[in-house]
Amino acid sequence: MISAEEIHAKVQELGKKIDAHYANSDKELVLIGLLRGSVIFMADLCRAINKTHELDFMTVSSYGGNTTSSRDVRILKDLDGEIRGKDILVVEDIIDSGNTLSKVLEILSTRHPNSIELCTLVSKPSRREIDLDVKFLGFEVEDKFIVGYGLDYDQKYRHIPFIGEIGL
Ligand SMILES: O=P(O)(O)OC[C@H]1O[C@H](OP(=O)(O)OP(=O)(O)O)[C@H](O)[C@@H]1O
Ligand code: HPA
Repeated sequence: MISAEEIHAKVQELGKKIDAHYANSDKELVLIGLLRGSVIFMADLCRAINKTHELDFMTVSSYGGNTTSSRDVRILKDLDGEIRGKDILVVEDIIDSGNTLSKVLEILSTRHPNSIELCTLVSKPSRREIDLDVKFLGFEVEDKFIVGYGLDYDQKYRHIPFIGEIGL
């Protein structure tokens, strides 16, 4: 669906946009990756950004009842560092319903960062249940189940260098 070359070009483009966006900020920049899906994207994206920054990671798990509104996000691994007063860029592999990121934003906002922006490699707009302002977006895709470049099916296929649809 998306070749390794297309992903590489997009990551370079996003890196330039991120550099331009934060060029005039004198605050520390921290990229926060949500484990595990963001790892491959994060590794490439951080090397496409020239501005000095830190990396931190968080693991969250969606769980809950039958309706979206009852879903919640549990922190399984919290950030290692403080984010107060810093520019925060949350890095995701994919936004689907938006539930995960919206809850993560809620949690991070209470820690008084200077700013929070979102960067996702892939978005499935037709699946969105919660509106999110995504400043840095790679690709919009249809509602197909995709794997590769960090995206998994049952924890597998994250290592594939391109993104492909998997027939379920
Ligand atoms: O927008 P949403 O509907 O909340 O879905 C998107 C989330 O789902 C995936 O994570 P998953 O829980 O599969 O964990 P992973 O990062 O380890 O793959 C993905 O990495 C996002 O975090
Ligand atoms: O299409 C997908 N692939 C892998 N993980 C996902 N999480 C939400 N959508 C997807």
